[in-house]
Amino acid sequence: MAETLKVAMPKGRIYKKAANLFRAAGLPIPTEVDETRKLVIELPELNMEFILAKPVDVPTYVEYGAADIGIVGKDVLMEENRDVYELLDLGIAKCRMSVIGLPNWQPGIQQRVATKYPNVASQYFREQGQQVEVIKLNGSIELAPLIGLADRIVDMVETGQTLKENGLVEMNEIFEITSRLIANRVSYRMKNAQIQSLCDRLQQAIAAEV
Ligand SMILES: Nc1ncnc2c1ncn2[C@@H]1O[C@H](COP(=O)(O)OP(=O)(O)OP(=O)(O)O)[C@@H](O)[C@H]1O
Ligand SMILES: O=P(O)(O)OC[C@H]1O[C@H](OP(=O)(O)OP(=O)(O)O)[C@H](O)[C@@H]1O
Repeated sequence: MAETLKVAMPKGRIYKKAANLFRAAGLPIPTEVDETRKLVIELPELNMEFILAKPVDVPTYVEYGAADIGIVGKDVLMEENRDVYELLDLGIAKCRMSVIGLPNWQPGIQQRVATKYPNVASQYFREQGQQVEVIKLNGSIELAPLIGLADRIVDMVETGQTLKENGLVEMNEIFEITSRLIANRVSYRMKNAQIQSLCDRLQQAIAAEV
């Protein structure tokens, strides 16, 4: 009997899409799991254990081996830069990371950029040769240019509704975001057959959906 596979699942936006992808891959996650407040869910019939984590913490659990594998947005992977394997693009929870500003934005002498992703933003502006001060915020990022905290922001855009309702414009796309399957480096070797078989099943489910 193979060992239990510990899977760090992100709570929130990605969870339902990820759980449905597992179901499409022939792994029947009980629907009760979608609603539960429990944080560790044993799934003995699948030989798995789900750890329901805050999305930004998923790469940390996986890097330290508290989870063997995990599901996380490319945005978080780029920001956290953890030592994990990225195994598969799941194609779910699609959006993009962009530079956003007011329509009349002009480059000033002192430029400030607000974001939840300070590492991503700093690297981007460094590569562009632009000197900016990066200010870390934790949410409602679109507020910053509206009330004069920053000139521009780096944030996620999906439908564009938030930008539209706040009179902001997307100036440059930095990269596309989808959710990824990641693995702990040691687990990938020790539980290779299990992880590989899961990857194959997920890949088939992704291909069937396109
Ligand atoms: N419109 C979107 N806005 C933000 N994230 C999105 C969007 N669409 C898909 N995503 C993906 O979902 C992830 C965010 O999920 P969620 O909003 O549940 O987490 P969170 O930002 O940590 O939430 P919170 O801090 O509010 O609990 C992102 O990392 C990204 O990969
Ligand atoms: O293009 P849209 O479809 O409007 O989606 C993008 C918005 O969604 C996210 O915010 P979220 O709802 O996670 O709230 P937060 O800003 O408090 O993190 C993101 O930070 C944008 O504000």
